Amino acid sequence: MEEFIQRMPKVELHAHLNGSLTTAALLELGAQKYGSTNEELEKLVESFKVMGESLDECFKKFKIAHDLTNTREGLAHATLCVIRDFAKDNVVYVELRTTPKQNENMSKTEYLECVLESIRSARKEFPYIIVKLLPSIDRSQGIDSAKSTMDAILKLHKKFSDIIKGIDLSGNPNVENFSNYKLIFETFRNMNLPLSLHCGEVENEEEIREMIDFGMARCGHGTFIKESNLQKLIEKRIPVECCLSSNVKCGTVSTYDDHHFKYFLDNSHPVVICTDDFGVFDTTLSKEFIIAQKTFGLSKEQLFTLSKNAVLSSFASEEEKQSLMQMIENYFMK
Ligand SMILES: CNc1ncnc2c1ncn2[C@@H]1O[C@H](COP(=O)(O)O)[C@@H](O)[C@H]1O
Ligand SMILES: [Zn+2]
Repeated sequence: MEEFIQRMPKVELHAHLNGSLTTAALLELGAQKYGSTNEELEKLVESFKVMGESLDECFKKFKIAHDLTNTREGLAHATLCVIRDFAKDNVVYVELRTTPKQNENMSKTEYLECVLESIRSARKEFPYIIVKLLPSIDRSQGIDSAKSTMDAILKLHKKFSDIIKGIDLSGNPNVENFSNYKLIFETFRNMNLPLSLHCGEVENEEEIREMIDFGMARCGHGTFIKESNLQKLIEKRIPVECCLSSNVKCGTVSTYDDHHFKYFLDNSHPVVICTDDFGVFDTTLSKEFIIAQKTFGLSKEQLFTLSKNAVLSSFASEEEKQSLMQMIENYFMK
């Protein structure tokens, strides 16, 4: 079964760029930035991995990656590393997410353009993986920062309409509130950009209600969605992106057995297996499928359903969806 999952053509819908850098990729970036790698950098990179820490602790770790991707060279190479690693894991379609960052080397628009150009140029080297981008609003950075992120997206979305396929709301869920960002997300929705919101990653009934009522094309995590909110989510058939290792390693779910993924699967609700940050959580999409398969005794038929869920919930074009579906059917039918 493990080999079957490894070879299976997979679709990834929830992956943060800077969280998807492996130790090897971070060391490559370090060598590029600081010359040959040194012990200090190696130690730092090792501490990037999260193991049984709180969500707040987890957010501090991203700084290590951010320091290595704060130049155009670093960012372009990081994008390539992430695409390469997904391709190596037989991922055939991925929606990456990243929050544009402004620093002494780049404006937010330049950051976004650099990632988009890198995705475009990676097509030559990795022709068997389709890569899209969902620019992210980081809720922890406040409304002014969200507005300037929106401006950067508005400048580029036409030129890169084949890659920018939606918008993500992410960042530390213990900071700020969704209601402050509603107007911004309304603007994106009016531009026909579908929304994937991190929703219910921590307990916050009121905010979860607000997000579900506002509407979203997909729900990230959905860990603490309960009672009437859960009812609404199910009625609206909003697909849930489940990131098993991420939740267990950050302690928002106590064990794999307790993961809410099972509830959605048992209730035939569209649920998708995703990695979130495969570098930080030391995983791959294959490993996540293997964990789910072992924990819940998934059959090949259920793996097939999960793969189809991912294609149908993706923000790909109809034509792309059809060809992905065909590829997956061929794999399961042979
Ligand atoms: C663990 N669960 C999570 N919940 C919420 N947001 C998360 C996250 N994991 C990652 N991010 C968001 O993604 C950023 C890193 O990638 P980029 O710098 O954007 O490429 C983090 O800084 C955070 O804003
Ligand atoms: Zn996430």
